[in-house]
Amino acid sequence: MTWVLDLQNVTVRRGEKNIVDDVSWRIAEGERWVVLGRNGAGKTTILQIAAGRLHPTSGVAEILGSRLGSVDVFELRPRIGLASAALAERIPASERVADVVLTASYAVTGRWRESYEELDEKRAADLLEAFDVGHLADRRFGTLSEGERKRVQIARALMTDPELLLLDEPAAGLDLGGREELVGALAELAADPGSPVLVLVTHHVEEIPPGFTHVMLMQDGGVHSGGPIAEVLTNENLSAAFGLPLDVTQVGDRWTARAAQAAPRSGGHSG
Ligand SMILES: Nc1ncnc2c1ncn2[C@@H]1O[C@H](COP(=O)(O)OP(=O)(O)OP(=O)(O)O)[C@@H](O)[C@H]1O
Repeated sequence: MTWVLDLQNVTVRRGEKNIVDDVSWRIAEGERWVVLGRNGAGKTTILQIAAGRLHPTSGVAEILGSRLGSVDVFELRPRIGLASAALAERIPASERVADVVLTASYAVTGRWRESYEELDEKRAADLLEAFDVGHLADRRFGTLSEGERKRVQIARALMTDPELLLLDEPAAGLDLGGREELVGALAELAADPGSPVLVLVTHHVEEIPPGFTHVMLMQDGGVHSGGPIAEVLTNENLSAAFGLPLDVTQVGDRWTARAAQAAPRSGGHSG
């Protein structure tokens, strides 16, 4: 079987510390993964490896059938969509929103640019529409709200028609309405069989969109547990990964978690 992502015993060492520690993780075609874990657990670092932007110190990383280290990453990267705060910071505030999306295709279309320009423009416009930001196409990126920016970034990440889409905390900084709209848009993406394999990094189970199938819980650079969401997202696993007693509940097709309530003391006052 060819895996979309196949990490075997991947470690990333920085100074004296393994910031990613012996991670093995396989993703198959059609799956939609959530990566959960507390601050500093190693989520962004593992996503950088999955994006072909960081090489592990040891271990083997195979992405879309190619082994990192023996593949031209400049051919691999356009097959992977990535949206992250670090990438967003590099987008000039003065860039026109339509161009933010459109320019993602330059790396792939290369010398065919002129003949494909119209098609590219149509695709960029369609993607902006799909994420309800089509009306902002002529605005400057720097003038958008945080929620609007997040949606433009996802449209950009989809521009190259990637086989793997990696979203690093797409709901960070959004208000409740913005988060719910984004969760809805990601649920639609998850439900579409034509969508790429999806990986979503988040801190909050409330941000898991319906239709996501698997979860990996990270703890101290390693994998605490991983697999189908309903199997892995238990009080025990989530409490261990976040380091405090948590109650996790499935409400319809969404999840919620909060600190576990102390059990009422048995007995009572007598007399
Ligand atoms: N270049 C580096 N040198 C040293 N330590 C690093 C480096 N990059 C990351 N780290 C550390 O590695 C750990 C994992 O970082 P990473 O950003 O992957 O975590 P994360 O789970 O995404 O965290 P957060 O939820 O806070 O975004 C953190 O403790 C971070 O400080």
